[in-house]
Amino acid sequence: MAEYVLQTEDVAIHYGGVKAVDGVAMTLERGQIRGLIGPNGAGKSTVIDAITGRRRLTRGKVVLGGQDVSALGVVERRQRGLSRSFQRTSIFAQMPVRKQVELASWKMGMADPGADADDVLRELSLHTMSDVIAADLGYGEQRRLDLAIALVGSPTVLLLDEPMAGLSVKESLDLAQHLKALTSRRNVSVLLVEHDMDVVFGISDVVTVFELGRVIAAGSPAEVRSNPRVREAYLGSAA
Ligand SMILES: Nc1ncnc2c1ncn2[C@@H]1O[C@H](COP(=O)(O)OP(=O)(O)OP(=O)(O)O)[C@@H](O)[C@H]1O
Repeated sequence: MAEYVLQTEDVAIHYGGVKAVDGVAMTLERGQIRGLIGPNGAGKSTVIDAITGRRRLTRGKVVLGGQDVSALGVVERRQRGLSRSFQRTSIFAQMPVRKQVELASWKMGMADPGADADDVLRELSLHTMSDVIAADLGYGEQRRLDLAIALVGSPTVLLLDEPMAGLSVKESLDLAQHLKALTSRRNVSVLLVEHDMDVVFGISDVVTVFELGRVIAAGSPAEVRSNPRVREAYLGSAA
């Protein structure tokens, strides 16, 4: 049986009568990228919030590395290897690149925050920009800096909510290549919510499709692309 680094079991989040997420079961294997797609309002961001602990579950379980973490808060889950990127909101605009990655690593309690920072900056090809003030980086580089901050402390799972939003085609491709490399070099598993279908189908090992808070299809990119219900509900001519 495959060993899952992350599992959601019957996860539900209801806001009054709104069933934002309603009984979602998903898994992530070590080093795997799972793309998560679906129309606006399908519940993709809410399920990420459920997994990180930002939203309290109405029902179900989140299991990280075989342990039920449903009762734990955001910080405790991060300490146990569950990380997410925040699309630049975690960046201090006026601080040099390396300093803020080092600070994030120190906050995580790493023994050698400087070495940890150098390691992730190299991984994301930002090591040559260590002394640059974050505000002076290009948009794509800022996105990579955000990813670097999410990578301190060597997380096992990375949750990414629309990391390509606002990037040029070239910047998206570059970020996608870095993500793919991360999974093989660091064995990180990625849950990727993204509207850019070329990216999702290009780098995901498996894809899950949401509609109205539920999973309507899951499988390899090829299986999902050819699923009639998915084509009708979501992909349309883009498939
Ligand atoms: N705090 C909230 N209170 C009430 N309803 C909410 C709240 N947050 C989200 N919702 C509702 O839950 C549903 C799922 O929203 P969610 O943002 O998770 O969808 P999404 O798939 O991420 O959409 P998008 O692709 O547009 O980001 C939507 O109907 C949304 O209006």
